Amino acid sequence: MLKVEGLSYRHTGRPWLFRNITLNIAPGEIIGLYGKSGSGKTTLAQVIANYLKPDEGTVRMDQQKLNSTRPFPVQLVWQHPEKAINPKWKMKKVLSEAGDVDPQILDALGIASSWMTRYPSELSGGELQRFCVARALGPHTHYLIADEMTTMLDAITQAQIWHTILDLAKKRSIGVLVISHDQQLLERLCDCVIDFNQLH
Ligand SMILES: Nc1ncnc2c1ncn2[C@@H]1O[C@H](COP(=O)(O)OP(=O)(O)OP(=O)(O)O)[C@@H](O)[C@H]1O
Repeated sequence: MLKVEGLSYRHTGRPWLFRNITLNIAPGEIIGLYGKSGSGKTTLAQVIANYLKPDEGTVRMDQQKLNSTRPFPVQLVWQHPEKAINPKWKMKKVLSEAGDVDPQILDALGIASSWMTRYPSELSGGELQRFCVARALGPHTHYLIADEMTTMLDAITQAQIWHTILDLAKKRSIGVLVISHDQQLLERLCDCVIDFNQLH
């Protein structure tokens, strides 16, 4: 179980962005999260995935406080893959950050072997996002946070990526937090859907 307890965050010199957030995600559970623009959903995702340090509160997995070991068991994929990938690395090296990604995942995501020797600038946004998803689904991942992950993609690529994630979530009991403004997408994918305002 991933347990977020009493989480609070403020940018330096700014008022509290959110305070005392509590959220539990069980293994294999798919939770949807929506809320108004600027309310702090992305910041919450970054805190849970250990990109930002909370001002108050804890994130625990199976009672253990998470430290910053890599690969981190909670992986975050966001909207803009080009900002999440080192432009100087070929895709094979980008992917190797996750350890040994199961070739079946690469297949399911439609990642062509010929893409491995290309630089990020030689791939489309949708192709890059597939790599970000694959990298986030390495063998050490127990929880995935998808923050507007497929918003920029065409319907077919969206469906392929979500199909792969839901299938894997079931097989490996990966808990998923889906952050989106698309209520229909959330209703379709998730076991339950929560308003960000209800968390605190
Ligand atoms: N480095 C920063 N310093 C100060 N304020 C920031 C910083 N980064 C983000 N913010 C502000 O924090 C607030 C929350 O941003 P965040 O991206 O978490 O919201 P969000 O709920 O994900 O929004 P959206 O739905 O539009 O993506 C916004 O008002 C944003 O302007």
